[in-house]
Amino acid sequence: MKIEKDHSFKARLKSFGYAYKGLKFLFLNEPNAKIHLLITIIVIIAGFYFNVSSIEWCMLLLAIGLVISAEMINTAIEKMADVVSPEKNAKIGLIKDIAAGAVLFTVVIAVLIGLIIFL
Ligand SMILES: Nc1ncnc2c1ncn2[C@@H]1O[C@H](COP(=O)(O)OP(=O)(O)OP(=O)(O)O)[C@@H](O)[C@H]1O
Repeated sequence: MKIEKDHSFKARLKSFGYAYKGLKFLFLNEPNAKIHLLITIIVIIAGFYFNVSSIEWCMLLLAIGLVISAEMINTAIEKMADVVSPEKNAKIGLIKDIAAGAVLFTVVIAVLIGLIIFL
């Protein structure tokens, strides 16, 4: 089966808009994402203040990207789980716990990177 896809520039621009909508939703509605955004701003200010090197900037930006991407995927999984099974379900609970664990893992790595660079 062949699925027709719109390859036009306008269609690509539209998908960009949908992705922006997702980002906006995250930072306006998810408390954890707001905290991550605040920490990101603090890290960027600290990066300028301590005049970190290019390679250190790359590591910090990678860590920030990792945490925020994980947060977004976690939120998407949570929203999907709530649609698939709005009632209590042990498996859904475990799926949400694993997705949240992924975010925690990225946060621990980001904190370690921050400590290595700033301390
Ligand atoms: N439908 C469900 N069935 C069973 N357990 C659930 C269910 N929904 C949530 N839980 C349990 O509650 C926890 C929190 O789920 P919830 O969807 O409320 O996330 P949250 O507290 O909003 O997370 P975050 O703060 O990361 O946005 C889950 O990790 C899971 O352990």
